[in-house]
Parts: sequence; structure tokens; C-alpha cells
Amino acid sequence: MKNHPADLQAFLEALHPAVPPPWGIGKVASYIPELAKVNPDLFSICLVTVDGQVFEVGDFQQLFTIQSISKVFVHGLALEDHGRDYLLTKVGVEPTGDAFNAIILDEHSKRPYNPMVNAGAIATTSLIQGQGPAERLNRLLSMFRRYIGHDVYLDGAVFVSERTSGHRNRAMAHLMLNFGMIDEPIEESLDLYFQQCSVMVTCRDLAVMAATLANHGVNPLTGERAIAGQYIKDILSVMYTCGMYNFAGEWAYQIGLPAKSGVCGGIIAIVPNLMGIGVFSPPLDQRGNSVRGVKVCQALSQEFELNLFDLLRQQLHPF
Ligand SMILES: NC(=O)CC[C@H](N)C(=O)O
Repeated sequence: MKNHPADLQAFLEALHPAVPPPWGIGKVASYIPELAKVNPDLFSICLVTVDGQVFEVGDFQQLFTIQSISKVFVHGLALEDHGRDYLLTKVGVEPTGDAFNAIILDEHSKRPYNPMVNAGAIATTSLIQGQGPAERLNRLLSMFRRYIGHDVYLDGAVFVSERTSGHRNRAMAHLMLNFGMIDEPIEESLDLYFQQCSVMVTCRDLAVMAATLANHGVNPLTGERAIAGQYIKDILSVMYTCGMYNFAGEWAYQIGLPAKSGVCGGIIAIVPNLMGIGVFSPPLDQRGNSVRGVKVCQALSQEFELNLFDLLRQQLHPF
């Protein structure tokens, strides 16, 4: 990392007001009716280092629903439940180049493409173990609690809103059932998927979750292990190639970090062995990524030379 971490707070305080509001460019997600109610001006950035320092600016205590960012962590739980080889037979790891909600499946390998787009995420969630819906939900909530460091709750209105309006996700689940890619009970798995998307977090929570991944699975604020360290490389590789949907290639080129976005307007990015980044700003670009979130990550990556290949070069040739 080019500059010293002490510069981070000053950098964030200068950056926050300098990133213009995306009026006329970004749009708050409205296909889940409850999400349309969010204040588009909310904007926060939080960084948490692997040694537990927290740098934050803006509305970092504002609660919002985690949406697709949950896919990263549920993928981790599915890896723990089934191991990487079995999981790979059920859900692929190929980027799609299509939108997050595209109705496309890999019919040759009989799998959805990857766990970061909706089809693959629903299939991944369907594999979460537990006796019945309550135990499966409780396992998910305890997993999120370990990453975040405190109890988590669902936004009931967002859950119901998505459950009643989520015809596209329901259609995908039925298609996958038809192809033998997932098993019954699909309504239970869809509910679990809608529930994981409606977990409430703050921008600081996102950064702590990201920092836990940067810290090889141990929450840097609580010292608790959230996931077995052996799966971190699997999670980060899939985030790197698939986490920003059909912007993943350009993201890798411009920012160069494993990341995940959600229609809530949140983005997490992981700087392995250094820190987790969380950004929240609801207006989205056409690919469903937060307009300001992408700009913030670009600025951080450039200023501190955080692209993975920059970091690798610095380790190999520190001078
Ligand atoms: N990209 C997202 O954040 C999508 C999540 C949302 N709950 C959906 O399935 O449509």
C-alpha cells in the first residue's frame, strides 16, 4: 500500500464531499417496491483494517438491506456445508457477462453459471443445510452475526415486498427445478433467499464483513472466526470474476479487487491482508452497481495502489 493508513481518515473526509451526487445518472432500484422508498442522498464510506482500525465518513450508521452482497457470505456457508468440489458440481464459477437477474443457465453442465448472479445464488441458498425453514434461517443469521460482530435482523417489509413481487426469481427457481439443477422444496429456498437479501446492515457492518474476508475469515473487531480459512480463496476468486455482474471485467481493470455489489446501493471490496471497504449510496447505474460506490473504490484503488497486481508487485519488489 502506497500511503500510510493514518492518511485514510483525512483521505475519506476529502473524498466524500468530492464525489458528486449521481443526479440524472443513477436510479434507486424500484423493482422491489419497498426499496424505492430509500433516501437517494444517503452516502457513506467505511474502511476497517485487519488490525481493527475503523475509518468512516457520512451516513455510516444508516441501516439498509444487504441484498446481493449476502450472496458472498451464503456462498461461504455452502462451501462449509458441502466442500468446494461438490459445490462446483451444483453451481459453476463462470462469469456470465449478463445482468444479475438474467434468465440464463448453463444447460450443458446442468448448472447455473456462478453464485454471484441470482440464479446461482438461489441454487446456492437451496443447498444450505438445516431441518426446516427456521433452522436454515437461524444458521444464516448466526453466520452473518459472526461476520458482523452483533445480532442481525431482517427488514420484514422488504422481505414481504420481494417475496410478493419476485416473479422473475421464482421463475428462475422453477426453470432450475425443471432442469434438475435444484431440488424441492423450492418455495422454502426462495423464502430463504429473500430473507438473506433482507438482512439489515450499516455501511460499517459491510466494511467489517469485508475486513473479515481480508483477514482470512477472522472478524478483526471481535476475534471470532466467521468461516474456515481454507474457503477464503474460493470466495475471493468468485468475487473477483463475477461479483460486479457484467461490469466485472472493467472493475478488475480499473479497481482490481474482489468485490460485490447489491441493488441496495452497497458495495464491498476486499484488500487481502490489509482491509475491507464498504460503500453505500443507493442510486445505481444500468448494471445495478452503485454509481458513487464505484467512484469511491476507483479513487481508493488509485490513491493507495490497491489493485491486486500493484499489491503483488509491492510485495515482490518493495522498492
Ligand atoms: N443485485 C441484487 O442485489 C439483487 C438482489 C435482489 N434481492 C434480487 O434477487 O433481485
